[in-house]
Amino acid sequence: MIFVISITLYIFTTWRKNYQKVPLPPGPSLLESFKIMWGMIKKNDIHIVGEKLASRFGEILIIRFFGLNIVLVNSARLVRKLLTNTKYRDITNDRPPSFLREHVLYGGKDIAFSDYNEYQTNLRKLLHGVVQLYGEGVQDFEDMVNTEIGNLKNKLMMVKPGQSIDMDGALKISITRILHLFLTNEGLNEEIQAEFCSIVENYDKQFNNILRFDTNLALTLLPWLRHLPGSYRELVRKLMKHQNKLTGFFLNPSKIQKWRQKGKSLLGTLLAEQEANDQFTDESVKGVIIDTIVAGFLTTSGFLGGFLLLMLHYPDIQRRIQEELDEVLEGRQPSLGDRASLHYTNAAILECLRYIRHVPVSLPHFVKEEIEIEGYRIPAKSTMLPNLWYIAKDENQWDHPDVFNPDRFLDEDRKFVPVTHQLRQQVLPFGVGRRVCIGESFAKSRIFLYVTSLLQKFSFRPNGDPLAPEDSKYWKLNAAIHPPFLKCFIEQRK
Ligand code: HEM
Repeated sequence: MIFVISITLYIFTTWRKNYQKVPLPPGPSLLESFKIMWGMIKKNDIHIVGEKLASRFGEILIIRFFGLNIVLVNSARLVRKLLTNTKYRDITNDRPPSFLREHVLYGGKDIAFSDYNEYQTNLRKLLHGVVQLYGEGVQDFEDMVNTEIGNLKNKLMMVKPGQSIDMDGALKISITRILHLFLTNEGLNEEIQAEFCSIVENYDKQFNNILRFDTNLALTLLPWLRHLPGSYRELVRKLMKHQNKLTGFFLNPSKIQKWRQKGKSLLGTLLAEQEANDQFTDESVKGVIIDTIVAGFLTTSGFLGGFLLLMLHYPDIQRRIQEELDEVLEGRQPSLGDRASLHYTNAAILECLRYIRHVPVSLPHFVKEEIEIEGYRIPAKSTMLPNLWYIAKDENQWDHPDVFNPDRFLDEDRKFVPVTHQLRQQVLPFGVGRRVCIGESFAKSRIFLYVTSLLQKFSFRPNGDPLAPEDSKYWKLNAAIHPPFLKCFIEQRK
């Protein structure tokens, strides 16, 4: 009885509040929203649900669930407008309150989960300097990445013909090593590598558990669950244990001294700045380590794994990339300077980002005040999700969106279309505006060096077992989407 009265009161007050105002965006009824939320809690599949709803309701829609408003924005045009237009951007670039931010990331001392404020912009600016330096082909860094790729190639050369290799595992180790380099400007020796890789892998696993839709929602709404005996307490305990191991790996007193003296790396820059600026606390440094590992590990390993899986599914595309590499590079090692000449390779990389949609609904944005946009009202305190999953395959924008076709990004002269081209404006894999991915240029340069170096030297072939499906809707949704397995044969090219 109390339940029925509460529901009736809730519906009545919501209706009263909305009466005579500009309408809310379209969306499922309250009852259907309840069913949808329940489904997402069980299946952790917000991207799949979001796709169905976007086809039904159009460019913008709202799901309402007991005072929680989730607004899905389903076109690149509207995402850009809401996140970058001066009328909206001061209101739409915070993050919604979450358990993760309050209780795991030190109250938002990192970059990704902090609100957009002076602290966040200062931290972003500081890191941006370092990341740009890495991303834009500074020779030292490029040399270091190439050394790591060289290590990977040496390992792959040991694989015997007819022997199957787990490329996913090999890529993960290689990327973990690069992240260490990125944070410290120092390579990992073989002894410590195993320890560091297992710390990263364990942390990543726990972080993904807590990011699940059901867990995140339950702990955000009822944070005291972490104190009650049961699965939530166990989950949080494990996460914090592995988090302390991860941050402790970098931040013991002797290492802090070393990174500080080395200056140039991400940690070195942060630690040096910390001495001059008391805005940056120990939690800021820990937050940045966590962001870098979480954001840099799964996204890039997911991309490279996905790319190689597509090469297994599409041998002709693999061959065309290799022909271009042979023609342009004439056997020498690829460098970032070759990006401008490798048109088909660039097109294939961008098409992979579009096709797989690695971060399906971006990171959530918080609409802190009520706004009106194109005849609709987005209520204050809504969670806004840029629906990158739907946008990348929207049938109204793409010809045959379900076909993996790098040629769509080439002009009639077989040149990679410029970034201002209407089609490239439709792909937003790194987000847009003030919260755009800070690792974008770093990720792109690393991806380029991996793809070109590996395909120049090796061909990747199915090993006779069924391949993982190429359609990423069948892959597991973690912090980023990742192919389920990637075992294959490799052949050295002459
Ligand atoms: C293929 C690789 C990657 C993809 C597809 C990707 C995608 C994204 C997306 C969609 C966002 C959310 C943007 C928004 O909130 O609107 C984001 C944020 C972020 N990414 Fe990436 N990312 C990648 C690699 C990286 C790497 C390598 C790093 C770090 C080294 C990184 C660090 C971050 C950080 C710190 C944020 C939060 C920025 C903020 O909230 O201000 N990402 N990324």
